[in-house]
Amino acid sequence: MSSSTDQSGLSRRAMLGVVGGAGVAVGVAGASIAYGPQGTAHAADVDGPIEFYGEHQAGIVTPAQDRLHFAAFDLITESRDDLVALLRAWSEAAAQMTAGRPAGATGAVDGHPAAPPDDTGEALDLPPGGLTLTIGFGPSLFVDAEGRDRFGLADRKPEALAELPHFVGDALRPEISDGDLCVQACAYDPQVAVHAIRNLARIGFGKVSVRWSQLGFGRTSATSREQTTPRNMMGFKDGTNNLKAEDTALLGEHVWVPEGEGPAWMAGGSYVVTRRIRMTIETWDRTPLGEQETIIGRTKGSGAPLGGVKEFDELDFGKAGADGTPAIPMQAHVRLAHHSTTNGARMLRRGYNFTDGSDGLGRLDAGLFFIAYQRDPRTGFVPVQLNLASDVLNEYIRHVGSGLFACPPGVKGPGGFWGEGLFG
Ligand SMILES: C=CC1=C(C)c2cc3[nH]c(cc4nc(cc5[nH]c(cc1n2)c(C)c5CCC(=O)O)C(CCC(=O)O)=C4C)c(C)c3C=C
Ligand SMILES: [Fe+2]
Repeated sequence: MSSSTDQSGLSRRAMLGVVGGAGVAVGVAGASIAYGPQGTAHAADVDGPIEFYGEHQAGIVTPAQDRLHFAAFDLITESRDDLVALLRAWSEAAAQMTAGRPAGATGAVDGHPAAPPDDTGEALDLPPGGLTLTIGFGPSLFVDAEGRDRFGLADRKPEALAELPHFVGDALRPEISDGDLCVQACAYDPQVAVHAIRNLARIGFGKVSVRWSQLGFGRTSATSREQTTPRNMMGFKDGTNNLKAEDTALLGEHVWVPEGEGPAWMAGGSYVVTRRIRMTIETWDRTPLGEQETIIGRTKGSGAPLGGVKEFDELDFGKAGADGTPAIPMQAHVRLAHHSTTNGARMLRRGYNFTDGSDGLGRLDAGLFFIAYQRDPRTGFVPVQLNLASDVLNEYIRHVGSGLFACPPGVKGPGGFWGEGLFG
């Protein structure tokens, strides 16, 4: 018997995985855990599984987990059959890993000793960890930089996947931007998230190569009212005024692609924009508290809007401060990002803090890996980012990486695969 199995022959991951059905309550290791179906308000247990199959992909409105490994891939094959085979194999492995089971039929330790294992093994003995895997298709999958239609998909490209415009202050690095495919892995245990991406990359050997990837160590948003609001690397609560899983009507209006809008294969899907935003943290750390608060437009302690008292108080843009000027300054971040100033644009933010060591000049390479899901980036991220051109926060941040991907609807059940409708 391998070290990962118990007396019954089931691994701990597999035992936790078999209880992954929607809405079940079970006792594991003495704890009572309520598993909600994806998209509901139930907070996931940090050990339990989140359902992979469903109308929408998990990892969008499911409660944001604490850890991220996001990877963008380029296809190194030009065969449509290879692409379909890859998406099938990835979907199968994703269903396994999100349920807490190893990838592949024989896993990490039960295969033939003369063959490389089906799973790399570093998640053996770990619970499912709330792992979600969410796939996206970049513009270059449909038409590449040379204008080639490598996979016969050009006529399936959604108009909403139009390249993002150049924004004021962009310092984008191509080697950490774009990609044919992306996979967002989120979990409560970083080893579970990294294991998932590593195994998808391993399964894709010869078909895809990793273009860039990003680790995130702390969520910077709440996506459910059951979650507390976390803090970003500037020390502010982030995600207070985010769209939340409970806002079903608003999610329908601003996050999910409805039937009849764009190509049929995207109905029930969403579009994700990612931005690696470097913070000039040392400069921020020398900025007085009061100035930090007027830059954001909220207090640092409670997260209350300036002029308000409690975190979830309404933003009152008409209210004057003691000196007669607006309590929330005209160029404060929350004013310029608010839907009342952006033609109604809204999105679901799901970003992560990152620190990737130092930059060789004695400064931390740290910031926000911004992730936002929306129904259409042309009416979501783009107008907000354009409005942020005069944001005073820009003095302290620089966008260095960017990605835009179409995330298809969820896989409905075993035998289905990510993006199936695209190939029908
Ligand atoms: C284009 C979209 C946005 C970018 C890029 C962005 C970067 C960014 N934001 C913070 C910190 C905070 N943002 C907050 C609110 C907020 N931000 C956006 C959009 C972008 N932010 C929106 C739509 C909102 C909500 C505005 C509203 O309706 O009130 C807040 C306040 C807390 C909250 O409501 O989430 C903070 C803090 C940083 C540090 C940053 C780049 C590094
Ligand atoms: Fe923001």
